Amino acid sequence: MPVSTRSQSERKPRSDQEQSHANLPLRNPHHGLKEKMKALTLLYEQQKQASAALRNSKPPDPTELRFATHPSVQLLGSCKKEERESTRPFTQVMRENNAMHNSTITRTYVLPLPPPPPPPQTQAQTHDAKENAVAGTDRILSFTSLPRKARASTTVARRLSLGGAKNVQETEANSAVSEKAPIFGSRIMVFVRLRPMSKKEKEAGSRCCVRIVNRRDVYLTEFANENDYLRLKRLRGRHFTFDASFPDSTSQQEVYSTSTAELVEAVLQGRNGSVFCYGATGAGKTYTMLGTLENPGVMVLAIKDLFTKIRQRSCDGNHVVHLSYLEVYNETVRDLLSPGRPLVLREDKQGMVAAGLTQYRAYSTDEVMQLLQRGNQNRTTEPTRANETSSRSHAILQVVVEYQVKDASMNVVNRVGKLSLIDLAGSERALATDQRTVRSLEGANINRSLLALSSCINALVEGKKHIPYRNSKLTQLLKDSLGGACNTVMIANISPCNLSFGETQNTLHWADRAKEIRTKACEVNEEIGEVPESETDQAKLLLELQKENRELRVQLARHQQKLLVIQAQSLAANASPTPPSATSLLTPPTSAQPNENRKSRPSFLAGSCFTPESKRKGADEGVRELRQTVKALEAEIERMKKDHTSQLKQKDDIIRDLSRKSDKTPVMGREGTKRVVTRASLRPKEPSMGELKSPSHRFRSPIPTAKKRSFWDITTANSPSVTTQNGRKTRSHVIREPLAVPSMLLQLAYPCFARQKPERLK
Ligand SMILES: Nc1ncnc2c1ncn2[C@@H]1O[C@H](COP(=O)(O)OP(=O)(O)OP(=O)(O)O)[C@@H](O)[C@H]1O
Repeated sequence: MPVSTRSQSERKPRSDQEQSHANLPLRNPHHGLKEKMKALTLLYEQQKQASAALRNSKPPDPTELRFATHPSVQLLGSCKKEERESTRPFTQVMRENNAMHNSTITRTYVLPLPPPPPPPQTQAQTHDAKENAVAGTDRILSFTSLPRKARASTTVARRLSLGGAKNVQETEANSAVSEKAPIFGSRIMVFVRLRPMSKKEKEAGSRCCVRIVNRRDVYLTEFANENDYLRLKRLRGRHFTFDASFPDSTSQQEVYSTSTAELVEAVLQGRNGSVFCYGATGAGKTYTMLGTLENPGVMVLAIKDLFTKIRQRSCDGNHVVHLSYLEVYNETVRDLLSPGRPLVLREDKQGMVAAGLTQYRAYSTDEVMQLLQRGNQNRTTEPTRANETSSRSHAILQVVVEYQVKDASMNVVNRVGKLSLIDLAGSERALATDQRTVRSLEGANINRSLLALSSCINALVEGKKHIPYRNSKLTQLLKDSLGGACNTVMIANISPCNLSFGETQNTLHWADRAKEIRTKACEVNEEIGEVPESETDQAKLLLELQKENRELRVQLARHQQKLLVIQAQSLAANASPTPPSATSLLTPPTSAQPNENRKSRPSFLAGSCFTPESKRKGADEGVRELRQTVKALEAEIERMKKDHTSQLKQKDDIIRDLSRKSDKTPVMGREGTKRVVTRASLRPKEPSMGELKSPSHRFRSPIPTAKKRSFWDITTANSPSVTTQNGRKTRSHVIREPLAVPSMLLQLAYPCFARQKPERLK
């Protein structure tokens, strides 16, 4: 029985008949299997082609986009270059591959299409279009990373990004949103700023991995070494959309006006606002916040703007601007304006506060600049491998503005707004900075606090009840900005360098997440200056009058002292033919030192005008001068007396009116009981009048129970403290004995008290 072996079956049939037999499927089981495989492969290929054709004819389905990283995803119409690349003959690709060095390879990415520009293209759009065109050159991707088979046979397009599909949808949704003005107050506004490539990076041959399109979309491209096969397979780029994105050429002013100007306006309306810069070390946070002398940053521009606007709006020209500046370094809070011991954080009604933090009152922008400069000198900055002026701490500048405006109905409105400007330290890798040094400890602390910040962002986005603010000092201080009633702006700073791809991606990821944080409705901190209640108004008036009285008394005492001196001088001049120097009366005698300068400036108080030759003459002149001065001063005092008398009268009337209004109860002025003393009651009785005309019999303390000081409390030094009916101790004009020694003011105002004047005044 012939035995069919494999070798036999594989042998070529000798005749046509034999051949036809050999082609029969069931003749040999091995042959059958092979043919089945062939048929299946053919079917598979056909189906693949058919499905590809079907997809080409259909608009992209969002569900498909979710699997966009799969190689079978169709090419996007935008990527003509990609198509050209893929249809290039295999030999050409091979040539390219052979020409490749070990260096970073150029790859083409298929990026989600930016939204089509409206028909009439603006200049900016034309510019963006150019940007896109340039971007295309960066997108050329050789297929060395892909299996050869796939390269030769199929057109492979890699849809970028993990969330590429989501982002495409978002782009469209956001484009509609960002056409409108940013909506401050409902969520955190997120902006991205790309810094220019540094000289060092250029010299190292770094490539730009970020592209900003339409001032909003950020495209991130990953470059990899061609030998890194594992990585090459996983290569992906990403696309993000923010409220605005600033390319490297954007000026500081532009960044300020787009991101922060509106927030400053809200602060002036009495709302709280926060701006913070976030990003990797060396990404440009401090540059954005502080800037340089030539290009001042957001902090400086915001403060300038604040001062300019307050001055324009403040109805009475008065405003109060308080400033504090602190840093969080290695999890300790320090005052940058007056450095000392670490500060303790405490939560009170106003939110989280650093106990003992210095609040400086600033009157002008220049002053704020000086304070800022001083604060920055105290801030911890150290050179690291990544950044020569790396900030090793998070810095928070807080400005509290208080001023008055008039609203539409001409009410005076008090407005208080708080602006927090925060420059965070940069997240960093230990290798990127320094290892095993103090810097690495700082870096660890910085990273820890930034990690805490990201946990808070996550919890806020997910709407969790517990937000872990207490995990770090930074998050405790940012509590109001992140989850409170505050308008918040985040500026994410990124580097264009491909070596910082990881950090940039990380920054963009968190910035993207922060976009979703909803903030609480921001209340306006304002108080309408109501017309005060008559009582409070009266009390205020009383206090003012009392203050004025005190000042007048001081003035008067000064004049009296002067008068005394002059009188003494004139007496001395009359008594002696050689009058002593007037200064000797005023100043203790000193060793005689002939001083040229003094001699050249004779004055009536400086006795240097008396010389031996002209003693007599000089003495006469001196006496004459002194008399004249005495006369002038006496006239002035007389005038002041009159003024004071009339003022006191007026005040008396006011006080009387006030007390009459506030006191409706009958007078308690029975004989033998406490007697109410008013200034009028101290006046000599006029014989014709018999009874006192003064309303002393009606007059009581304006508000007996209120803790107010009357005019008399001040003028009479011995005005006693009296316990009133409700038990509160007040100073009142109610005394048991008549005044023994009337005040100086009374003596001057009323000549009847002249007898009580000291002898020398007579
Ligand atoms: N937009 C920009 N234009 C010009 N130069 C910039 C810009 N952004 C940053 N730079 C420069 O880049 C360097 C690093 O910037 P900066 O110190 O602001 O980084 P940083 O993010 O604050 O870093 P760190 O977190 O380490 O403090 C600086 O020399 C700065 O002048």
